[in-house]
Amino acid sequence: MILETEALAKRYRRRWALYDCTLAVPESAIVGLVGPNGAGKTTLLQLIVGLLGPTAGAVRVLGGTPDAAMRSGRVGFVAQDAPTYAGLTVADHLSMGGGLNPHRWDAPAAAERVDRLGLRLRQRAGRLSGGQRAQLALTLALSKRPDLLVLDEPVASLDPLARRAFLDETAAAATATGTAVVLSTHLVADLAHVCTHVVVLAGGRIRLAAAIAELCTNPAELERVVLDELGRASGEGHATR
Ligand SMILES: Nc1ncnc2c1ncn2[C@@H]1O[C@H](COP(=O)(O)OP(=O)(O)OP(=O)(O)O)[C@@H](O)[C@H]1O
Repeated sequence: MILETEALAKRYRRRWALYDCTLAVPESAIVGLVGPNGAGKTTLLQLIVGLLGPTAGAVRVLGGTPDAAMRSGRVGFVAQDAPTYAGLTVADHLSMGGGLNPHRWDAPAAAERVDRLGLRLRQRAGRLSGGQRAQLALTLALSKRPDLLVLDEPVASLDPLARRAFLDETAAAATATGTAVVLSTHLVADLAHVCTHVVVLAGGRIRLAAAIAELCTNPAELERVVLDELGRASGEGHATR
């Protein structure tokens, strides 16, 4: 397994943001994480990449701790706000990506991607639009050729065509290199388009975790299953803790 969590839990002061989360993500899987605002999606993703430590339970990434996996350079992560360095140019970001990941960095792919997206190499990141900054951060994560790609709402700021194109690229990376992907999204249509697995999280608990092929046969059915589950969770007022 590329990623495993077991009874993973996180508490902020007295409030549990994530509870009893057990998941297994195999090679090439594209896992879509959906849930209402405050469901615990970012918390789970940050536990996976070691930005947070668990209150209880365990997480194993590429057979080791999240810290070790991150240090190995085999994990690509793009946080919700797609952080970039405002004062550095697009070219600076690419050379930094190459410098930090000398053994895995795919320089031609990175250059081709920024060119295709129309990002100018001499443009400072601080002058890019929100969607362009997200594309730059996604380029850095993809060009590391990671074994695991963790994306917190990666397509939220992209226009519809760019969103579809990015999801297709992600799926191609999963197929070509076995990269496993865990991405959070509010767009159920994106799940149907690209994901192999769905995880519905509400009130810090997993409400549903399944291979999409075993759950339904078409996008409309998937949307109904996910929305029904979210509706049930909302009706229960998340009063499960
Ligand atoms: N640093 C923190 N300190 C205290 N509580 C926090 C902290 N970060 C998150 N929380 C709380 O934990 C819960 C889960 O938050 P999280 O950001 O993981 O949700 P989310 O599913 O990513 O939400 P969204 O879809 O709005 O981004 C929320 O109730 C939130 O208020």
